[in-house]
Amino acid sequence: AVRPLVILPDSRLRLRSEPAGPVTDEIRKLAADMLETMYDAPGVGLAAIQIGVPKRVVTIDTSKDENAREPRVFLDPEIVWSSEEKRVYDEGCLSIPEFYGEVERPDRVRVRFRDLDGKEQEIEADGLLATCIQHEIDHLNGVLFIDHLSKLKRDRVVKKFAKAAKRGEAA
Ligand SMILES: O=C(O)C[C@@H](Cc1ccccc1)C(=O)SCC(=O)c1ccccc1
Ligand SMILES: [Zn+2]
Repeated sequence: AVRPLVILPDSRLRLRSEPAGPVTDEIRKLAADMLETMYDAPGVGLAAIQIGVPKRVVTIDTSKDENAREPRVFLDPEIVWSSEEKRVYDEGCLSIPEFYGEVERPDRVRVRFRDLDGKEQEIEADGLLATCIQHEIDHLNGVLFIDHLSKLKRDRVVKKFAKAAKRGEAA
């Protein structure tokens, strides 16, 4: 089912998510809800905490074509190598709607994770997939892309969302 998104300044976004643990029907249902919610947003990635579940589960689909979807599920993903070369990407976040900022991250990463069959995998990612997986693993550690921006920019967006939350209206 499409689940409601957790939006800044909700403090749950600052939690460190717990290990996903063994692949159970509950984890499979969580991954299915995350993919459905991600496609509905739309987004190219989602971390479980963004639908309020503090577990180290990430879904990503960087295929641009709705008819050729390539859903990926990562359980307990870890970056085991990052390139020296960096790349700047104008990032957004489904939990910080309508705010974008330039973030510099390693251009390529190698990621170890378990898939929904419980199998250990290791992939090397570049381009949008590399940027997205780093953005999602940040979410698992309570880090948001605005934390990589200047303090000035970060304070501005936190103030804006705190005010909107107080007025109880969308940002
Ligand atoms: O908040 C999230 O984790 C989702 C976020 C992940 C992300 C991907 C790439 C760069 C930065 C962050 C998003 O998916 S933002 C929406 C987005 O990037 C997008 C949406 C539709 C089509 C293409 C891109
Ligand atoms: Zn995000």
